[in-house]
Amino acid sequence: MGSYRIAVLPGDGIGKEVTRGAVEILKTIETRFGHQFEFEFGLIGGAAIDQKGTPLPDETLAICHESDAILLGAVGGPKWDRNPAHLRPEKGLLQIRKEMNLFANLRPVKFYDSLMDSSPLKKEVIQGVDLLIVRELTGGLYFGKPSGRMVENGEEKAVDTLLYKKEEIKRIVKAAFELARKRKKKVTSVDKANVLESSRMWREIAEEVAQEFPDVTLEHMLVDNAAMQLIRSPQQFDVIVTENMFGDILSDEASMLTGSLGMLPSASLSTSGPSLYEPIHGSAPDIAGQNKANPIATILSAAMMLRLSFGLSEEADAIEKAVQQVLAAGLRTADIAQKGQRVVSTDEMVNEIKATILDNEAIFHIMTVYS
Ligand SMILES: NC(=O)C1=CN([C@@H]2O[C@H](COP(=O)(O)OP(=O)(O)OC[C@H]3O[C@@H](n4cnc5c(N)ncnc54)[C@H](O)[C@@H]3O)[C@@H](O)[C@H]2O)C=CC1
Ligand SMILES: CC(C)CC(=O)C(=O)O
Ligand SMILES: [Mg+2]
Repeated sequence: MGSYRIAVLPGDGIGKEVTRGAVEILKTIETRFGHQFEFEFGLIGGAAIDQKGTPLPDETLAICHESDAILLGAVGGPKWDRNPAHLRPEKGLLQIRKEMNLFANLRPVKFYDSLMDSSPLKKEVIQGVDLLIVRELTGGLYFGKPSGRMVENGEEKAVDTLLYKKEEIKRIVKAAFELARKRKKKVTSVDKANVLESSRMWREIAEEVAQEFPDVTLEHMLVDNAAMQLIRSPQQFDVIVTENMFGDILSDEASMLTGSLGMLPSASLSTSGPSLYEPIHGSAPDIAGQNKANPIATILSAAMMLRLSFGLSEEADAIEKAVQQVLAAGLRTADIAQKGQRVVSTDEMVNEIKATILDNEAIFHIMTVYS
């Protein structure tokens, strides 16, 4: 029986709805397995700007530093779209990633048999897809300096910088190789080495790191080709490792292999403190506040937290199995529903996953009594 402190940062839009659902599921796990989860809530993003005048208040950062793991919803929305750069909700997210050294973002993409018809792709293309995108999260184009607007010789200009230090590339590529070693032993390093100097350095370092992992195959792929290959033959991939923005874009694309953006969880890992878990999607202003969002990406992120931060594999399995069971039973939020299928709300999906976890417990007890 363990005791764990979990910082919860709901953020904006559907972030609030899906984190509420994931906390419900964690409470169910707490009850079923006899652990103690202490939830501490913090503001981030637009909600923090409105209440505290900054997208990442010091109190939030303090809660996170004192926690064993962090669960985050999503940030952003049209209300803040015209704010200056330092008062954008997304700035808070980038800041927390940097401040907490969350450099390794793991985005698993798993095919669910029962969602075969929810993907726009053909069955033979998506069947059995099981890949992992390892996205560098604290460097690259989202963090490089200079970044900003200027007027030079009467001309308006804007600049962003794609900058990586050798050590930043080395540690993320190494993480990808370590992960591939436990999977199908293949790393695809995705870059734009035909054009970008940062990509040419990335490639050299990937080759260097590969020397330490003779049991893992390394291949390089240009990002434009990778975007196409993900749709053409996704089964070829095991672990994809890539720069911050490439990983951001490719993972949204890859989510459609599972049927919806609302299905993909993620873990942002640090080697020096608590890790952060969040769905890969954003705050979805178009459906926010309507109890329509798919909570599964966030619930699966909570499962990743249990496994990776707390070492609670059985508990993580219980969540993942329950998700699989409710999908197999035909439960669908709007994003994964087919024509004619009954659509459930966010809360109904959460309640059903919860009931399935507890139901499985009843079955588990019966099995232990009679075995
Ligand atoms: N990690 C984060 O906090 C992220 C924040 N954002 C922010 O979110 C805001 C909206 O950005 P968008 O480009 O619209 O991306 P988005 O990911 O919020 O939504 C894209 C589309 O997917 C749908 N969708 C997303 N999550 C869903 C879910 N769980 N269930 C059902 N449908 C879902 C939305 O309804 C929308 O049609 C922006 O302010 C953006 O900066 C975007 C991506 C990530
Ligand atoms: C602020 C953005 C970089 C968030 C995003 O799109 C993501 O992390 O996937
Ligand atoms: Mg994204």
